[in-house]
Amino acid sequence: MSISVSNISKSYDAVKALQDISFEVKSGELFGLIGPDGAGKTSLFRILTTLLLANEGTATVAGFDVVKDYKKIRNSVGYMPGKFSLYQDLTVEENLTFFATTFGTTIQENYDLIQEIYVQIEPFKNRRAGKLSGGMKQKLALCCALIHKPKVLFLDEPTTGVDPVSRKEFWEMLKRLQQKGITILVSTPYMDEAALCDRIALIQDGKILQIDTPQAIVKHYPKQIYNVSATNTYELTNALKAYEYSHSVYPFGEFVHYTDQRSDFNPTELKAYLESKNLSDLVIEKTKVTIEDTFMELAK
Ligand SMILES: Nc1ncnc2c1ncn2[C@@H]1O[C@H](COP(=O)(O)OP(=O)(O)OP(=O)(O)O)[C@@H](O)[C@H]1O
Repeated sequence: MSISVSNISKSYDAVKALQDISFEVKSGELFGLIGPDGAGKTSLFRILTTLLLANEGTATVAGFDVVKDYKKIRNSVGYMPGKFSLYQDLTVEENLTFFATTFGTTIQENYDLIQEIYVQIEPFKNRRAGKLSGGMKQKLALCCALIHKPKVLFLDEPTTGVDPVSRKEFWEMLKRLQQKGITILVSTPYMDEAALCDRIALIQDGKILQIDTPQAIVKHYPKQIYNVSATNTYELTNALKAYEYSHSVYPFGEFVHYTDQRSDFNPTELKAYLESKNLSDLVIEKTKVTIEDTFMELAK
């Protein structure tokens, strides 16, 4: 096991940031922590990278205990914090050299691991980190987290605030790092990124709602979901919520996602009800379950 978390809890005064969290990440796995802001992801990352002490529970990373063996963990893991972690006044090259020196290595020694990412920012190697674009900063931060060849890589919301093209590129890079044998724990609030992980833990209010492969999580969703639309989405949502058989109603892109309490649900009946509420241009059609739907159901 590369990461093992047993019954970890963490509170900040009255705020219970993590409540009895347990899970394991296998060696070489790409594991995602999926949850909204404030779910407790950063607290968990800080505990696993030995920067924060838990109130209860134990955890090991790369076989080392996060409390007793904290120095060994610091040498064996790479951590890319959510907030920009680089020295804004140092150049790209100076930042990377700084991180390499801190770990007693050089850029040359481990260049093979970062090469693919570094070549993209090398043309700007003399630019100060504070003057880089969001995507460039993210690539530099990843290089800095990798420069000492970590066994386990912790990435806290690496794609937050990054454009969709750069996000896609970033996930492709992660897949290639995984192929080099690095275990990766990554957090994201973007549900579409969950599908790119081997396994995910859905987390909310400091609690794990479910852990499984993205495919299994979607497969076990208990209901048929319908895309519903009408001219007036606000009134449509209110009408659906007021419908006596509604199980769940929430906005989903251009549609409202609807599930019914009954197993013998008939969309024609719902259409008649919505028409009686003066809603027009109605569309009611079956749709596929996504991770976000599962999250909404579990978080209900
Ligand atoms: N130092 C702190 N003092 C008090 N409360 C804190 C502290 N750090 C985090 N919290 C609270 O603990 C909860 C979990 O925060 P945490 O940062 O771990 O979650 P997160 O999922 O990473 O969210 P975000 O993306 O917003 O950072 C939140 O309610 C947060 O306000």
